[in-house]
Amino acid sequence: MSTAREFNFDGLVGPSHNYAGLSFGNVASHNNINSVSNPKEAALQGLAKMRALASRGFAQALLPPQDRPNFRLLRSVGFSGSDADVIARAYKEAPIILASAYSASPMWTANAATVSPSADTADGRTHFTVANLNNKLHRSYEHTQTARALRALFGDDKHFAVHDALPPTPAFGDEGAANHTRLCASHGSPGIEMFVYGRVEFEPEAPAPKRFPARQTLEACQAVARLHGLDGQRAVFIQQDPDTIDQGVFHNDVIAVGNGNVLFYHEHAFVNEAATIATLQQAMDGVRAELRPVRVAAKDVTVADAVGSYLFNSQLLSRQDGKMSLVVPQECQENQAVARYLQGLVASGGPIDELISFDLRQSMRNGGGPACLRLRVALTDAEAAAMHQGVVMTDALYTRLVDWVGRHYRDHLAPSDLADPALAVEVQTALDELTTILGLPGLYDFQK
Ligand SMILES: N=C(N)NCCC[C@H](NC(=O)CCC(=O)O)C(=O)O
Repeated sequence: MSTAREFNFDGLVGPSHNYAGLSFGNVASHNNINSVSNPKEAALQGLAKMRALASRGFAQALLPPQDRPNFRLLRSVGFSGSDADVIARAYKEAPIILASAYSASPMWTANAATVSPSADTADGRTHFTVANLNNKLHRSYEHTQTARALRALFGDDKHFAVHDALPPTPAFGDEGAANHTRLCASHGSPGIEMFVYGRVEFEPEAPAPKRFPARQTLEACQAVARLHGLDGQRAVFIQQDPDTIDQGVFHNDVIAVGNGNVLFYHEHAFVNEAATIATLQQAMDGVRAELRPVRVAAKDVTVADAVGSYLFNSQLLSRQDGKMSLVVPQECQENQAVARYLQGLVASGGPIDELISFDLRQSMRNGGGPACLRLRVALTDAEAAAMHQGVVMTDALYTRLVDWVGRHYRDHLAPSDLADPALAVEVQTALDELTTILGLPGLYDFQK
């Protein structure tokens, strides 16, 4: 067994962060449709979280934003001419498609990929499968650039394997780490990997949501486990409760979070709670670890309160002293039932004894809490040394990025602002400079 640390790669919020109501089934996205966003504040809120966690000793890094608008998307559906022509025509004829091409959704890096650390894989490398996100137009175009960014960061194929996204078809709907949880005795020891799906493509009789889409299929989960070379005994496939999907739980990380041997979850998270916990415990026996379920009952916190506060979209982080901190959005303190529950939780003598709360309102209004904003990658010291170092959060990087945001980001973005061709130029200028700051030359197509 080797020692390893969990790095959290937060998505740096891009300069075109906006509210376009693009995610049917995501309550916050729907409720904030067409409201005015503040990309500058969004980026600074995300950076503040990264810096605060880094300064507490947690390993913290970032993934860069993607180029916007996505001209590849716009041109592929028939908008042609100069960049300005493309934007003008798209705004006039299909403003939703323009908003999709402008979405800053890659900030939610929990949806970038599924990651299996080297302790779990057959070839002893860290495996990434980029998520195809094919349930939503605006997200389905992320994977090409995500793969490119991950390969720029994890290019050393002695240690890392980055797999392209699964075939972009409903049978393989894949949303990445948002539906994947690793449970283990410690980050460096072999763990079990829990894949949570919403429906089964080839078994139409299996339970499925009726109102909102299930974005992840069992078939996609199995494909990722195969690509990563996971031991069959240690890959567990669990079905999410379709009724909770219909209440706005569009990813498992909106209703459960795990870390180490702790699974913090709502009683209505899974189709069959008792069988799920028993299956996980049995799999954990195989890695000689004991599961510590922390169950939240509906009588204490309803599914609606969980969705409204994003209680489970928290980061559960192991501290050096062996205890765990729960990183929650400030909405949890503002919801009476959730705040009361959390007070009891940290006082209970259980594994979670500290709360860290952040103002992430800009992201939250699009349905993205602390856990959506980060991709977890457990790395040994040798692996951590082999990855690109320019994205590791330090005080110096934080200071440079705050200055960069201050110079390039708008503090007001209304839906009609997407028609302004100057915005596209601003975004490219900002990202061009960012590649110098992060030491990632040529990261974007427009730099060719
Ligand atoms: N739970 C996790 N891991 N991620 C949250 C992703 C939020 C994202 N919202 C959006 O894409 C809204 C964009 C808009 O409406 O403008 C989504 O629904 O895919």
